[in-house]
Amino acid sequence: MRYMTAGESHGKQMTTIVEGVPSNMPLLQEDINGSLVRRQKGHGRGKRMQIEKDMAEITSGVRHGYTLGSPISLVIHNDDFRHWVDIMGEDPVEDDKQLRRKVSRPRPGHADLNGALKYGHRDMRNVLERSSARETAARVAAGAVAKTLLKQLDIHIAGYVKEIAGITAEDDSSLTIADRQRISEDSPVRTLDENVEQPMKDAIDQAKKDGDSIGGVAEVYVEGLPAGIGSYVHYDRKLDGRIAGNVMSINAFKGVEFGLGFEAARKHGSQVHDEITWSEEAGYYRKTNRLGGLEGGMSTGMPLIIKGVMKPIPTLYKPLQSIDIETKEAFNASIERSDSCAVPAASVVMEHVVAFEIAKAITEQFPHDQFPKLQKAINDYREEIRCF
Ligand SMILES: Cc1cc2nc3c(=O)[nH]c(=O)nc-3n(C[C@H](O)[C@H](O)[C@H](O)COP(=O)(O)O)c2cc1C
Ligand SMILES: C=C(O[C@@H]1CC(C(=O)O)=C[C@@H](OP(=O)(O)O)[C@H]1O)C(=O)O
Repeated sequence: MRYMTAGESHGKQMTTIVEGVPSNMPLLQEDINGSLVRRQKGHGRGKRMQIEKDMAEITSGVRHGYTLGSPISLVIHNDDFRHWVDIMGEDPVEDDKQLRRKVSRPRPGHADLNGALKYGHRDMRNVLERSSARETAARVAAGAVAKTLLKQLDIHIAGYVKEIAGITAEDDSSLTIADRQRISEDSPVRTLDENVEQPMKDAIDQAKKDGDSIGGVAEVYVEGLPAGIGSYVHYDRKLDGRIAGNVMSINAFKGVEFGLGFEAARKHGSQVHDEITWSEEAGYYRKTNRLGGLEGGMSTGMPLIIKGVMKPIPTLYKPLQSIDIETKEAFNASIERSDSCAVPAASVVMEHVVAFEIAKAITEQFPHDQFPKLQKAINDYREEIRCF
């Protein structure tokens, strides 16, 4: 499976093409739209999210509720485009009009300056339109197709907020996947502990009041993945490496951890590794899951527990100093609108990005053109490793 996205933040639409989904898999538009609605929620979002009502239209690859095996294309319209028609339209504009609208002031922490240097864009709108996390709507649409596939293989996934600006959700080790999914679907901040939700919201409100922004940590939990998905044989097939690369590719993500993560560096081996045990009913399993469900580049059969670190949003109402690329003079960046914290939305993005990579690894390991055959292969494999 693979996907590609296209679209500018204030252009007409975002487009996603997903390829490699087996045929005869039930897939409905509402499977995708539920995910898109979740991505738009969350305390700390700016005015843009009040304008958009993200919905994906399936324009190919599905007929009468079943996948065809051909590329699935998904279109999400940008409602904000109507306010940007003359700025974002394809028609050429007169030079002086264009000049007045040029974005020449790069924001520290965003892609503006590096993108301008790389592509030779003296108008940095040509950079910010595509570097915007609006693109994550298209990625969530692709991930929702993958989540639908995983669900029908009895593999379930939930993403939620773990930490905002140093305020951490309490221990959640006893929560079931159903609890985690309910939390990630219902709550506007989506933490695992309601006692810390309000302080997190207060921190977001305070940052907004101060003209500042804050980041945090999102966590993704995957249950039902059989042991042995991924590979120890080739570096580029290691599941942890693949997931980490994909999480790091989300806008503003600056770190990834599995299980204990960086904490493992400060502990002894006996406090880190998960002892192996066996029962007739379950086969091999671990009593602990400190490594977060991954060993040797492969799943262990225990839940995957993945954390992603999101830096604070770079666009600030409180100006940071930068240089105007036309005048070369210093200025204090001022802006019209921005999110002050997008960790809740980013937890939904991370969930979908991880879902896609897992679905991709599974379909590579069990290559079947028809979904019922994939289902059977996974179930046979589950039985095989249970009896191993
Ligand atoms: C869901 C989401 C919403 C975001 N909203 C904003 C925003 O409103 N303003 C902003 O400057 N950056 C926002 N960002 C972050 C930027 O897109 C990101 O920092 C930028 O693309 C530069 O990439 P980098 O931070 O990975 O280096 C958002 C990120 C995500 C995941
Ligand atoms: C549009 C989305 O997020 C945007 C991501 C973003 C950025 O710079 O990354 C900047 C903001 O865009 P605008 O300048 O239009 O307000 C966010 O709203 C979205 O998540 O759908």
